[in-house]
This record gives sequence, structure tokens and C-alpha cells, in this order.
Amino acid sequence: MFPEVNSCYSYEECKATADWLLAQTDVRPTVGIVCGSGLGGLADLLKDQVAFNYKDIPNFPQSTVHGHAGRLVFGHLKGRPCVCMQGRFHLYEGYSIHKITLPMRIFKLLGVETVMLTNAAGGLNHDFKMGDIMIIKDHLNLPGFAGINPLNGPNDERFGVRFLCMSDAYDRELQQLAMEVGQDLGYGDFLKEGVYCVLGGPTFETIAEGRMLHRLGADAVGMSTVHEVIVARHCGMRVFALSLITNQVVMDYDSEERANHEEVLQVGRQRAAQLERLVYTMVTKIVHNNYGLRD
Ligand SMILES: O=P(O)(O)O[C@H]1O[C@H](CO)[C@@H](O)[C@H]1O
Ligand code: HPA
Repeated sequence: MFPEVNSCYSYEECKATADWLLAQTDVRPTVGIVCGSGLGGLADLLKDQVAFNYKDIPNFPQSTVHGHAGRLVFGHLKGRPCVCMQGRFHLYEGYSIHKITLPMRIFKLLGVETVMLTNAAGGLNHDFKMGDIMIIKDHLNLPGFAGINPLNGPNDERFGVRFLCMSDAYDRELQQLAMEVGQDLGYGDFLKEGVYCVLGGPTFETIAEGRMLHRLGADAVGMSTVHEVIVARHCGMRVFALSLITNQVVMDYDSEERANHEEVLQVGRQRAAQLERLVYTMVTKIVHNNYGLRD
């Protein structure tokens, strides 16, 4: 009935990985962080670190992309127990969609309640500039339109429901908190909100594709995050996500601009400290168990 189920991980396999990790650290994270391209510095903010190379974690894939270190780091941000993926996985690396999203189920089994994801993305909204930080309020899952979805295959109710509601995927309270924290930090000029569109990559967009995505209502485009968000929501974690606009998607045949990964990493380096500060400050204001926020 499900011919491709071999690429799925069973609940027991996910649990074995989570238990392996829990046996090696006393940190019991309630916040899980995913660092996008060039944004791995967030993990370095964690205190009392216990870090694992992905290659040493049972069932974990390896990072193959420059700017994704490939370490899972446990530690504390101002006393809050966190786990941070210093590097994520993408479909274009050749992994199955179940493999690239496996860490979200591991997060859940570690006790994570809130997931905070970051990514580098190309700007489609004409009002966006390089270096803007976009709070993701919604997404367009283009691979999903073609039947590529991390929840394909048999559904294990221990993780979540068969048919997942996605109209509340991005937690509105956390978006509001990000706006408030951003204003307090003086980020008003470059803090935006918008819709993220995921493509499979690894090719950047053609001009016609960029124009089409813009018309469809996307403000930024990238090759990650959405699959993780789906799996995180499926197992009941709260989700917050940010895009750093590292380049403007070329939408004009006369433009001399050419998208490239080096520029993505370079802009990441320039804005990393501010993005890290925003996430760090938000984490210190999240209170768990009652889903409330601290004053
Ligand atoms: O989404 P993250 O992992 O930040 O990476 C982004 O940067 C890479 C392209 O430069 C792509 O992988 C794109 O998705
Ligand atoms: O322009 C882009 N397109 C897709 N993914 C990206 N990641 C960073 N920039 C881009």
C-alpha cells in the first residue's frame, strides 16, 4: 500500500536515537533551534555545551552543505535548556524527505515544546533588502503540490494525526513576540514579515520562476524549513521561523546580479549577530508547559 515506506523511520527508531542522546547529557531541552546556511553561530551562544557530531548519532544523516557544520549542540541560553542543530538537511542533498525531517521527531522525543528555525532566503518582495530579517507568517509548499510531503506513508498516531491542519502552522504569539523584541532591539528598519516558499533546489530560480513565485504571493524563497515545520507541527510542537534575506531574487532580464551560495554565506555573516540576538532574547521570554510568554 505504501511502496516507499522503507525511507520512513519508525517511532521505535526515533525513540532509540532520542534515548541515546538523553543517556549522554543531563540537558532536557524545551526549545529546539535549527540554524540555516551561515547562521550556525547561534549554537555557540549555548552555555555548558554537550555537542555531538551528526556522524556519531544513530540514524542521523550527515551535513554536506558548506555553512552547515553538522553538530547537535545541547546547552542553556540564559538558563533555558536548549538543543541546537548547527546545520540542517535539504532534499537536494539526496536524502529522503523522511530523513531530512527526522530531527524534528527527535526534538519532540527529547522533550522540546517550541521549535525555532532560521534560514537564508532570496527576497521576492520588492520592499525587501539584503540583510532584512523576515518573520515567517505562512508558507507555500510547492513540492507538496507535487505530492512530496514528509507525512507521506503510514501515519503513526503516537506522533500525530493523519490529516494535519496547517492554517495555524506558525505560532502567532511568537510572531508578535518577535516583533516586540525586534522593536526593543532597534531592528525596526530591517525586521519584516512574510510568506516563505520552498523549492527543491539546488538550482536557484530562473527569472520566470522568480516572477511567478512573487505573483503567487511569496515574499521569500528557499530550499528548506517547510518540511521541518510540517513534521514539527504534526507532533504538536510550537513553531517559529525566520528568514534572513541574503539576496534579491533576480526578476529582470537586464539585471547583472547572479545568485550564489558564497553571497548567501557572506550576508549571513554580516547579519548573524543581530539575528542571534533576536532568537536569544525570544528564548529568554518563552515560558513552557503553559504555552505562555514572560513579560
Ligand atoms: O535554507 P538554508 O538551510 O538556510 O539554506 C539556504 O541556502 C542555500 C542556498 O544558498 C539553500 O540550501 C537554501 O535553502
Ligand atoms: O535566492 C534564493 N533562492 C533559493 N534559496 C535561497 N537561499 C538563499 N537565497 C536563495
